Amino acid sequence: MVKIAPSILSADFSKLGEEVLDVEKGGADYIHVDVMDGHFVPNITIGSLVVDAIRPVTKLPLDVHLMIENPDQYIPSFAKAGADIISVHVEATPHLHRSIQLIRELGVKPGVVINPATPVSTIQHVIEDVELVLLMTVNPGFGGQAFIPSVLPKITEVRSLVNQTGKTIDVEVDGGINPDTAKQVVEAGANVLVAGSAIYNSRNRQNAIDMIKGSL
Ligand SMILES: O=C(CO)[C@H](O)[C@H](O)COP(=O)(O)O
Ligand SMILES: [Fe+2]
Repeated sequence: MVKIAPSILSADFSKLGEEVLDVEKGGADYIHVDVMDGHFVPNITIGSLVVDAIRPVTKLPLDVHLMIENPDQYIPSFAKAGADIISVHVEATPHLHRSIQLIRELGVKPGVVINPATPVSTIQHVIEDVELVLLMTVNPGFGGQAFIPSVLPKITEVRSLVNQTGKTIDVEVDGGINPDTAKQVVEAGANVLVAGSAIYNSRNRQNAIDMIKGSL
C-alpha cells in the first residue's frame, strides 16, 4: 500500500486551510509540512504556528519534516501544535538518538532523514528507534527541483535495513516525485511518496494524486 503525502510547500498560503482540505478530499494519506530555518537549508518557510493552524482542519496525520539546526529546541513546540510524525535530519543534529527519544517521549512518531549525499550507514544504529525513514531525492531547501536518480540504490538499502528489523517502518521519499519518477522509487522500496509541485501546481489535485497512484 503506497501512501501519498502532498507537501504544502507548493500550496497557496493565502488559503492554506482550503488547500489542505483539497488534497484530503483528493485521496492524500499524510499532509507533509516542510520546516526550513535559513541555516540548515537556504530558505525559510513554516513554523509551529502554521501546524497549529492546520491541525483542526484535517484528520490526516501531519508529517513534519524539520530542516532546521538544533531541532531539539523546537521539537516540543511542533509536538504541542499537533504533529503526528516529526523527522529530523542526521546532518542537522549532533545527538541523533537524543532527538529521536525526545520526539517519542512527547508522544509523536519519530522519523529520521538523510540527504542525497549522506550514506545509509548513518541511520543503521537508530533504525529500531524510528517509525519512518525519509530519503531526500533532491537537495533540501526548495520545491520543484529535479529528482536525483543516484538515490535509488539507497532506497533499496533502507528497505532491506527496515525488513531486517521485522517492524513496520515507513520508507518515504521526498523531492521531484511525479508520475514519471514514482514507479522507480516504489520499485526500489519506498512506500510513502511526498509530492509538492506535482500535486499543488495542478488545478485538479485529485487528478494529480490519481496520476501518481496510476503510474505505479
Ligand atoms: O522537503 C522538501 C524540499 O526540501 C519538499 O518536501 C520537496 O521539495 C517537495 O517538493 P517537490 O515535490 O516539488 O519536489
Ligand atoms: Fe519535505
